[in-house]
Amino acid sequence: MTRNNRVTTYHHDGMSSYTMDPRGGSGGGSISGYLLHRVKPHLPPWLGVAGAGLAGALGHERWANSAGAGVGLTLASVALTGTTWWVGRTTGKQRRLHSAITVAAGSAWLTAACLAGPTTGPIDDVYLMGGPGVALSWNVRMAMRRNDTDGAGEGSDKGLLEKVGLARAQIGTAKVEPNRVTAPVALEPGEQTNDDVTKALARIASALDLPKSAVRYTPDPDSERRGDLVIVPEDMLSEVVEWEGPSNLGGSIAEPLVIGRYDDGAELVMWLPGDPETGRNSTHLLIAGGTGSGKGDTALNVLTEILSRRDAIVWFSDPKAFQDFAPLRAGLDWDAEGGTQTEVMVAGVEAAIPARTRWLGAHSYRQWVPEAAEVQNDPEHTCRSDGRACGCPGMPFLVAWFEEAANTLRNLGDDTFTGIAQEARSAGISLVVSLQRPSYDQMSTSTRASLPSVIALGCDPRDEGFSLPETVIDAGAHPGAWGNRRPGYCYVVSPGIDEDRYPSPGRTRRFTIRAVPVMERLAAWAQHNGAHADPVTAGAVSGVAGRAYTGRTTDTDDSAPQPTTLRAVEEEDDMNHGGLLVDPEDSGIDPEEELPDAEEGDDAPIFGQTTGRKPSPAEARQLFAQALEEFEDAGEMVVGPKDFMDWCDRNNLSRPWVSERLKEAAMAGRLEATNTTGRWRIIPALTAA
Ligand SMILES: Nc1ncnc2c1ncn2[C@@H]1O[C@H](COP(=O)(O)OP(=O)(O)OP(=O)(O)O)[C@@H](O)[C@H]1O
Repeated sequence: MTRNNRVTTYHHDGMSSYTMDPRGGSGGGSISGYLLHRVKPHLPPWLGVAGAGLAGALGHERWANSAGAGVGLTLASVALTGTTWWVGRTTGKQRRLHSAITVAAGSAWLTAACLAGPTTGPIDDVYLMGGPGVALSWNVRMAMRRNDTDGAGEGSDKGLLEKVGLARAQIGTAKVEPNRVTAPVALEPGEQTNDDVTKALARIASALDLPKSAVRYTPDPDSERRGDLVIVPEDMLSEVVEWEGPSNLGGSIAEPLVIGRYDDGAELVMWLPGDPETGRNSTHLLIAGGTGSGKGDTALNVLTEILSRRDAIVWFSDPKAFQDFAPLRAGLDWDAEGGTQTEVMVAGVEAAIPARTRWLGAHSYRQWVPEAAEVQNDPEHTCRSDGRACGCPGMPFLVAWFEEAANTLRNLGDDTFTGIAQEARSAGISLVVSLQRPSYDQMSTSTRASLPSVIALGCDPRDEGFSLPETVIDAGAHPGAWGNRRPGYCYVVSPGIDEDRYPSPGRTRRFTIRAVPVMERLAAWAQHNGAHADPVTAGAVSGVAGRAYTGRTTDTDDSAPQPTTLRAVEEEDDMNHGGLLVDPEDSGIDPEEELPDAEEGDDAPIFGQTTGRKPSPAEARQLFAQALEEFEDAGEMVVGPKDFMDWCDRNNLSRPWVSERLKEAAMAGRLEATNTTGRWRIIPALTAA
């Protein structure tokens, strides 16, 4: 801190301050000057001891063997001790005694040294041992006095609370941990409330010369006048930590996901599935942050943790074409880019919910637990009426992730989304949603309310109320103070985390180019060793999404040794490639072969017949049915008149004509209305009524 060319230094010992003049002056401004300045107050006792030694030697030269001098010196020493005692009557009792004893000891030694000689008998030993002892006793006294008057005892707390307008509040014994002080606060009964402390947080931070986020208050839920004031003086998050790999490869999704660390160094963890012990169901997560707040890297922290678990599958939609997530794409059970593909994915989630809930119920699970993902060999969890183990394949936890979800959610409508979110929680499904901007113009109040968990990164101060619950903001959380200047800094509110932690900032880890190969290996690991969609989930989703849901199919050759570490995956990947992720229907197709050009492919059967004449009504209907098949084969499961624009031109048919046919097809059970007017979902031919 530089003010008027002087440097002010604050000490941690007693919070005292002094100035050093960089141009010289008493301290000299140099390191030796600084040290001298620190040591100076402790020198006088030592100078006194040295002086007494010198006086003893000189006195002996002069008064050795003089009887008169002996009497004189003894009297002088007694008188000096008496004077000291008298002069010290106004100071503290201990100080008075300490002074008198020092003078008595010093003058008695001096008398003896003068008369008998400083090196005679034990006189020199007494000097060498007693001198430093006496000097040190004064140094100790001085150090203690500094702490008494300057330290953070009751007195200075009072001063602090007075300064911030909480004069009559009391601070109890503080718990001091490295870089974290927790002090219980008791307010004046009937006069002050916890709110008063919350409002004073910024002033407390100012009084302590700390950032606002370093001071938090956790009100006692049982009392309006008690709580804990938490002060974290040093920002341990300023150091950037790079992601090096998942925390628990092959663990269960029910174990904590480690996504970074808190400001006191503790691990930043969260859980997506519910907890049978507390009865809570799975949670849905909002990742909220402004541009440049580190949302992308935070999402990677969460996604890499999920993909590294043995019993979870991920459906992932990203309108940004997997810009950030490409290295992990192979590990996803279903990946969709924006638009129609996302619409189909939403329909897939909707279809999976009742199927999964039914399955869990049939196997006597009140909610998803890791055992539900195993083969059902336990008679406690059987779907057979005779009570014998059913041996059904297990059902992995499902994470449905929607990047940049504002449009998707808006199209879906509040009621639909709220319904999905509500029901998904007991179906072993977590929804994860990220937004370009955390604000109510991106997401409605009721949709926001259906996402119980949030990772709140830096944002515009006006959007804090959208990201975080009011109680957490009141307790001192301020993501608005970070904006995009502190990428990765976040508050995490999620069931399972101790609520006292909610207002503590954490930081996720950073992903650099070095992380790419590790992510690729992780994706390959997930392909080989991760879970695959169970028949119930896969069946339900295929019923609505058809080919658009490819699913993560297993390499069924179980005899092949399966790699269990990321490194092993890297080595085996080349060998196993080609056997994985291939739809049984597609086996035999060379994946390296160029795909036929989509336009041409579509044109061949339908559009190739452009003759310039209008087709007959019967021909037109047949062409239309073929077109729907083409869309289905291409996995484009949601269609509307605008998708038929070119087709109309080529076949001399009009868009209103197509609109009519779409409605007819819906009546016939070939299509189903979506939440968006004019958009229809194709019901896969196999399941069409
Ligand atoms: N935990 C972190 N620690 C340090 N730097 C980080 C961290 N997370 C992200 N960053 C860096 O911050 C910058 C912005 O991050 P990122 O692109 O993820 O932000 P974003 O919120 O996704 O922005 P946008 O919405 O514009 O894509 C990047 O340079 C990134 O490397």
